[in-house]
Amino acid sequence: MDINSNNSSPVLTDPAPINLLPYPQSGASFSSNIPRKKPEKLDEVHYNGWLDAMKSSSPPRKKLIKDLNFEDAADEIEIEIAYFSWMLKYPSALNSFGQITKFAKNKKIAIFLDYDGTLSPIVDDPDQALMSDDMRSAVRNVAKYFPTAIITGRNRDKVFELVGLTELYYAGSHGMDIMGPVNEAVSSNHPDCIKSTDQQGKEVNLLQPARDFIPMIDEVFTTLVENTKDIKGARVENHKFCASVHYRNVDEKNWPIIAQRVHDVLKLYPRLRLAHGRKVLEVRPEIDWNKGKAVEFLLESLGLGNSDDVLPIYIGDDRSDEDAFKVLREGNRGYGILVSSAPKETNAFYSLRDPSEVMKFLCWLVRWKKLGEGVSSVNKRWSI
Ligand SMILES: O=P(O)(O)OC[C@H]1O[C@H](O[C@H]2O[C@H](CO)[C@@H](O)[C@H](O)[C@H]2O)[C@H](O)[C@@H](O)[C@@H]1O
Repeated sequence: MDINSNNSSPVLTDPAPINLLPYPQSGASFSSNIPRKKPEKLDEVHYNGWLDAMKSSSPPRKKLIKDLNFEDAADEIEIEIAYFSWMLKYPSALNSFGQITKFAKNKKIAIFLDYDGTLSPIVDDPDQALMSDDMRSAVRNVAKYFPTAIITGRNRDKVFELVGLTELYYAGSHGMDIMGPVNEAVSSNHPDCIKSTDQQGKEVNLLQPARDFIPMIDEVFTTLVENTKDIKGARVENHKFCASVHYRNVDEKNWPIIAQRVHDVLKLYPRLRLAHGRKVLEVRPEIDWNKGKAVEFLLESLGLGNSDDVLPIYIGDDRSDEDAFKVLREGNRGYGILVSSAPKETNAFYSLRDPSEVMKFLCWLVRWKKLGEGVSSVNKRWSI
């Protein structure tokens, strides 16, 4: 069965980010008097498709499979059949390891990793999304052999705290806050790029294309906290260049309310837009920047831009990672690997089921490099 073959495909896709630009361009900016409580007009969020998007975001695996018309997919066998059909299109990066390394032979590999759902499992409390020590050591090892960067939706300092490895590069706020290697040519090309120092006092390049939005995001964050404080389970995070409103722990009957509250705030800020993440509404600046552009910027900074002998590999699980997958696929430049235990439409080339498979893949890359690239033949058996 080709589950992606036509428009009536039952494959559940994450909804496209909803652009709020059509709203009036006038309205509040930095210090508006945002009404604290407004009567809820729930129709508006229904109309905009927000609720559908919220419902289809990060559903339990069983529900995803049921939506694939496996009505009685009560047992694991049927769930696995659906997953395996999908893997015909997005093969496992572990099963395809021989092919990947064959292509990588004599190329410089650069590794890009998302954090939540890729290096750490998805959990209810964002503060408890911890990386295991084994994963940390796998990432540390990979960074010994290949330039490695974390590109996350989280605040950059926060993700550095969670990962704790000084040998990596970090990009927070969906790539809007990048700390990369010093590269004079790159900084002179990017007006938003400045010289700075990292936590260890080392010189770095800092790119913050949404710098002007910091006060606005701060203001919106405060308003969102205030406006959602009566919704049990709601949680708002400030990532400096964007803000996240979590509803994973909110009773589904209150989702229209949380959606409406975010919608009402956004209406007052035409320079901000909404994106959907995994049970999270992300409020971001309306600028032409995303994780894909962050990958391009980092490659350039590393001296690996526009080169045939470079193979970037990006591993991620979220809708925002699709921008990076797309950049790699469209330019035929490298491999996107989607982390998902259920079928999803994606721009990635390969798939991995969960963070434990991500760890295995990273360990295999290190082993392959250590053994010498001569073992990259597809005939070599990489055992799972
Ligand atoms: O780009 P990422 O590194 O994947 O970050 C995206 C968001 O990740 C976090 O939220 C997600 O993970 C949480 C912990 O497992 C989970 O509770 C939540 O439902 C997920 O959406 C983070 O808290 C967000 O701020 C990031 O934007």
